[in-house]
Amino acid sequence: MSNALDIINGVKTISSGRQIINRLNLSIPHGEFMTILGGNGAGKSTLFNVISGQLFLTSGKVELNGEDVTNQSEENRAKYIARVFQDPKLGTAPRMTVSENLLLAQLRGKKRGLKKRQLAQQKEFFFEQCQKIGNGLENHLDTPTGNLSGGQRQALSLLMATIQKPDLLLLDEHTAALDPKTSRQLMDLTEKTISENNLTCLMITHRMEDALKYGNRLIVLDSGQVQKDMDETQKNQLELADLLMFFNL
Ligand SMILES: Nc1ncnc2c1ncn2[C@@H]1O[C@H](COP(=O)(O)OP(=O)(O)OP(=O)(O)O)[C@@H](O)[C@H]1O
Repeated sequence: MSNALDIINGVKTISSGRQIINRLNLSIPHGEFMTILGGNGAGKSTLFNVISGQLFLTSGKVELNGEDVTNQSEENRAKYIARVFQDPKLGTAPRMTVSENLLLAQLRGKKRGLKKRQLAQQKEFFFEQCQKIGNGLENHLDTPTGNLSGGQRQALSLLMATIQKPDLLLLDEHTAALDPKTSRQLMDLTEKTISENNLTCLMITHRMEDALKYGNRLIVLDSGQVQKDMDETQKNQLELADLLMFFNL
């Protein structure tokens, strides 16, 4: 069986000649939940941009489910990939209501417009999905998302990203803008969503505790390369102090 993702000899060179992705090789089997650490400018977001098609490699290959998508557009790859960003404003359309955003997410990749009738049909399902989150989102189905708290918006973004069960879920520091308690709640929800749906997930984080606690693989990126790659056993033996040492903190 093919992997969910393969990057083979990936290189991204910018106009100055610097390689921001530098002969990077990475294979992600289906069902893996990998956390990604790395200092500022290590290439973490660039890696996600290369996977999602927002940036094209200068050389090398990107394969999703064994299919070569190196030259495929971001729109094409959106069939397979869902991404949640750090900024709560990026994941949702602010003037649209929670239900309308959820319906849009449900229709992603399908050529159908938003219809009032569909919205009415799906309301109960959306209510149940939001209720599972446990932050009161179900009482805001008709609220424009711009009026939600950051935590509610990020939980909604996660729900929108996973409502169609993507082949690959990319979490780009999705808890970074939240207070510690809300961040913990969103991480619990994230873990539950991933395990219940057996999703394949890559999660960038600056919180070392989260990189250790969640997932079954951990990589450290530096200068556009994978510097450390630890499987579940190696990861479980790691202590926070070991990680701090990698970063000379
Ligand atoms: N489109 C681009 N054009 C030119 N340089 C870029 C581009 N995208 C990223 N870079 C550069 O590539 C390097 C890696 O950036 P990237 O945003 O991937 O780092 P990061 O690991 O996500 O950092 P942070 O933790 O600060 O978000 C940086 O030096 C950045 O300035």
